[in-house]
Amino acid sequence: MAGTKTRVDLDGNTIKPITICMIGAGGFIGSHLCEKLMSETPHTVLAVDVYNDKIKHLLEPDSLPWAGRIQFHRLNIKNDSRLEGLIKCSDLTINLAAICTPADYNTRPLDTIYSNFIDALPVVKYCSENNKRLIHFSTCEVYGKTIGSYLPKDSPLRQDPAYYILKEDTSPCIFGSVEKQRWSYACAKQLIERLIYAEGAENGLEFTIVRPFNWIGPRMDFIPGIDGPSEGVPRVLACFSNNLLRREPLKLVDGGESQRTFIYIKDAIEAVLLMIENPARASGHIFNVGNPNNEVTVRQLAEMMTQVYSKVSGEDAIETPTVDVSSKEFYGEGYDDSDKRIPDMTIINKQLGWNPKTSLWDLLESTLTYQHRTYAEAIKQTIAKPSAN
Ligand SMILES: NC(=O)c1ccc[n+]([C@@H]2O[C@H](COP(=O)([O-])OP(=O)(O)OC[C@H]3O[C@@H](n4cnc5c(N)ncnc54)[C@H](O)[C@@H]3O)[C@@H](O)[C@H]2O)c1
Ligand SMILES: O=C(O)[C@H]1O[C@H](OP(=O)(O)OP(=O)(O)OC[C@H]2O[C@@H](n3ccc(=O)[nH]c3=O)[C@H](O)[C@@H]2O)[C@H](O)[C@@H](O)[C@@H]1O
Repeated sequence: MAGTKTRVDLDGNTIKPITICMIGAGGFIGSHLCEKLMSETPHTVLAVDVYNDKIKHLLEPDSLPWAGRIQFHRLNIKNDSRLEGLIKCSDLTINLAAICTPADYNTRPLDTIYSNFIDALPVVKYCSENNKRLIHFSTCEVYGKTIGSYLPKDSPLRQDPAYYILKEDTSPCIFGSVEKQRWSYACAKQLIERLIYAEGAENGLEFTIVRPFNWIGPRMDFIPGIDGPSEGVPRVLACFSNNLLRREPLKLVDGGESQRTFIYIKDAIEAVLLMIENPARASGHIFNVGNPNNEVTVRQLAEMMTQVYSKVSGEDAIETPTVDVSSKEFYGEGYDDSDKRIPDMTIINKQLGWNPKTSLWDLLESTLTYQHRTYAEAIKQTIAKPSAN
């Protein structure tokens, strides 16, 4: 059983059970991390969030094998004095709380900056003052655009990895102008990274910074009109899932030419667990966590999701599976985009010996099977409703 098995770290030392204050535990990544910690480790989690729908299955009933090792604390870190106490009584704090959907960056830039910078400040301060370890979730968006994107379209240098591979310790952070409010998120995340790094350098804060590269899987975001607002715009996996479930064309923003590398959430969580349980190898580092082998354009992602969804749902694809839409129409004024995101894996390989495993096809197959099972019936009912009236 998870709670009794002796676990050893990468250097062969016995891992002692610890208490983790996980802020943002009720979100997509938090829910998978809580699941992993409950089922495979003896650690205790103080799960902090304003919502707990995605971890309800871990909290109830009391007969669950990990009962007593996870406690939910409903609190908003913006304004709750209980936060410091929770950090003080934990060995490690993991901060996942953020506004992190691109549709918000240019339409709610103040909320985005406050959430990703100002609200994270007390967390860093409490960890530093109380000598507590911190794992902070940043983003691959801190790299912004690639150097190659500024070269002429036909430049052969665009094929040279030196112009596009993103390395933690050498790549620059290239954002658009201030009018392009898309970068409010990346800029706030960059500043909190710099603050954490400086707390490490000047005050000895023991930290690890994680830069996720498009982690996707079940429970990501919401399906508009089902478990989120009808007018809400989630990240691309949920947008395309929603379109497929409703048998609507998938919307390709500005032609779907941007490139991304997608990683299966379960592979990425393995990397986070290694960071948690190997502090000597993880502390003081910034880690890219992504899958460089799963690169596609957004158009290719749409095509693959359409094929996979046909397979898992047993329904033929619609006649016109995609439609082009301008970024201004889709996201509004001030949107801009990262052109290409391939993580360099040298540091995480060296420190933690970690590599992702799951191909894009396989991760989409398991994720879209989940989406179909979870939402298809509810969508059918909402579509049927207006005609019944
Ligand atoms: N999913 C990805 O691929 C990805 C990529 C890059 C960076 N990240 C970063 O990882 C972190 C988690 O991402 P996610 O995909 O799980 O997002 P998510 O939105 O699913 O989870 C964030 C959680 O934080 C909570 N939260 C936000 N503000 C809060 C507050 N003031 N008080 C208490 N709780 C609050 C939310 O309720 C939510 O449950 C974020 O910091 C995000 O920027 C994620
Ligand atoms: O996941 C990450 O690593 C980071 O990147 C995401 O940013 P982005 O990849 O741009 O967000 P998505 O909403 O997933 O969009 C991916 C691409 O698909 C496009 N898109 C999105 C939705 C849609 O319906 N159609 C469409 O073409 C977007 O324009 C963008 O080019 C978010 O900023 C964060 O969650 C996170 O920090």
